[in-house]
Amino acid sequence: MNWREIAVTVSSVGEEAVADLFYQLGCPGVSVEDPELLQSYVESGNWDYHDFGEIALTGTSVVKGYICEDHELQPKLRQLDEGLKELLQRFPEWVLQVKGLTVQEEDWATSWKAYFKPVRIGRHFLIKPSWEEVTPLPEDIILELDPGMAFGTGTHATTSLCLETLEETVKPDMRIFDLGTGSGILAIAAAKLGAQVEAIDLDSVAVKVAQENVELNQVADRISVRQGDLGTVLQGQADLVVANIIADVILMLIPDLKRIMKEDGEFLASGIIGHRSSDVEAGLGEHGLEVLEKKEDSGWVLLRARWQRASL
Ligand SMILES: C[S@@+](CC[C@H](N)C(=O)[O-])C[C@H]1O[C@@H](n2cnc3c(N)ncnc32)[C@H](O)[C@@H]1O
Repeated sequence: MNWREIAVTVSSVGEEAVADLFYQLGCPGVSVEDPELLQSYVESGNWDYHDFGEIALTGTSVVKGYICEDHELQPKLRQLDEGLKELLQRFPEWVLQVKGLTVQEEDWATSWKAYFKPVRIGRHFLIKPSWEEVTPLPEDIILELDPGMAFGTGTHATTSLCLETLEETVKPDMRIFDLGTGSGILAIAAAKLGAQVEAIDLDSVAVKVAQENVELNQVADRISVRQGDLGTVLQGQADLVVANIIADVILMLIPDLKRIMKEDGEFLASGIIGHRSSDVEAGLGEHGLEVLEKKEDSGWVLLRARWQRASL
């Protein structure tokens, strides 16, 4: 399969906004080649990154996203183009340059690896790319990942908000549904906290990658991974449903929660871009859910909700 690699060179202050445009298009594995970020890794002294050599601090970053060259390519390119134009109108001072290139799957699946580094999230999670060596602390919970073509390295705010919240809410033997599992990162985190997880993704590539990561982390006895559309393939009810997908898809999922979430269950909805949070909050309210907690990071929102007591 061929992919279109779109490389956007942008003033470093704009790298997140551009990465978010790719994210909204559903691009897996968005990479940000940010010289300052790499420099900070080196300076932190935690990891041995001398192979990056001298790093130039140029004030610009290259954000790369990958779009499958299928019938959706042209509409997605138009959407990206509109998003970039809108950003330039708001921030005319930004440097912005776009290059497109067709790449083979095998080439890009490895090209971004140089920028996926070990990272700590929450109190205990240590994300370890499968090709990196780490020296863990005794209290670390290691999540070993090769995200390949699937979304979910932990570094995107929508994922790290989920990881932090899972750490606070998961109890041993809880039943959890992870909808839109991507690389399987959230399912693996929940399993390592003692839960039993059913992980679902619409995309067959994500299902394959998630299954490989489940085996890499030796949690196959705690996680089943299946292909499916949101909750449609699930039987029974979960103590916790987590979905890190965009606002519109979360709105489609909410009516199905009555069937798949226990009366005392909780719903973690992430992947919500800030200005759509009120839509999702309204959707939750209309279906008898109340928001217990709202967390924000880098313009993204996570909502934690449960059934309103009166609606039970
Ligand atoms: C943003 S990624 C989240 C990956 C991972 N859970 C994380 O937190 O990093 C969203 C995932 O949802 C999947 N997805 C999108 N729509 C879906 C649907 N209707 N049903 C199931 N999965 C869906 C995508 O294929 C993608 O893997």
